[in-house]
Amino acid sequence: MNITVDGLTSIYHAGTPFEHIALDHLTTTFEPGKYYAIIGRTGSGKSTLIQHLNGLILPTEGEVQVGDLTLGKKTKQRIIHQVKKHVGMVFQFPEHQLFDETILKDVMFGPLNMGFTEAEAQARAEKYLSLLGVPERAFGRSPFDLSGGQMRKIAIAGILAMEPEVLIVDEPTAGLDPKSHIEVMELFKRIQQEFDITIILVTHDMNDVFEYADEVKLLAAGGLIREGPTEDILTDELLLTDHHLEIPDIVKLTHDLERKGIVFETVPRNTEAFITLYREWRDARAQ
Ligand SMILES: Nc1ncnc2c1ncn2[C@@H]1O[C@H](COP(=O)(O)OP(=O)(O)OP(=O)(O)O)[C@@H](O)[C@H]1O
Repeated sequence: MNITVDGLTSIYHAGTPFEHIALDHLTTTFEPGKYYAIIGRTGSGKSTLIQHLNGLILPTEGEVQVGDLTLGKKTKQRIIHQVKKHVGMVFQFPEHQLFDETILKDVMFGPLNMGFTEAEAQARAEKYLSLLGVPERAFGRSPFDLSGGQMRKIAIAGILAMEPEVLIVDEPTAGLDPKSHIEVMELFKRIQQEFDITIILVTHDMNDVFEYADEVKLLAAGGLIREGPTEDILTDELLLTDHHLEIPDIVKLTHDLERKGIVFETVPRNTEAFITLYREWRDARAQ
């Protein structure tokens, strides 16, 4: 499913003295099955943009096209409801939205809300909990007995059980320990590949962007500054510094080696040997 953002302007408190233009005539496209990262300094408009992609906020001007559904200034709830079925959103700290007395019931909530029967919702919940490695004997337990990382996984299972074609994740690793951080990031990559869905990640962690995203969109002051392959944008140290973003460790490392005379033609991010080495280094740091 394609998402096309066309001349999107988003103004908070329009027509009041507190009016603030958060997005200014932004145009871009998200293609099916790709892994995107939206980056930019604090206040650049990332959260506002993603909330437009599933109809949480409607445009002040312009449109967002989700498949054959159009979100505009006056779009009706019926259409927004349709969009939400296709575009799932994992908010920051999704575990705060857990509420049911058992893990299984919590994950069933989304599919039930979409109109599936109890049996269908249960089948979906079991499928995604198993996929996340939650043992069947734990399904009847309270989600509130779990650790923060595990609670987050249950909350993510609840979104996956709605089987969205596009999954938006907003700072999914905030507050997690290093081991859970890796587990959650690996999970999104796995589901993108296994179910061929689009992932749109908002994060300040440039190491994660470098490792997982295919494409990057860089925002500043409500506008799209650059978009393109991750290698092109995240190896541009000047650009990242200008936008108050970290330079990924692997880029720093590669550029340091280059300065010492060991030259790579490009950052060899896709070579198996390099990725294996990087992961060993990263996992050792997480212990
Ligand atoms: N509810 C709101 N009311 C008024 N202004 C808002 C509101 N939400 C966001 N803004 C403003 O809109 C601009 C864009 O905010 P947004 O949260 O989209 O940025 P962001 O890039 O996601 O920032 P962060 O990295 O801190 O999450 C900022 O200037 C912000 O202060």
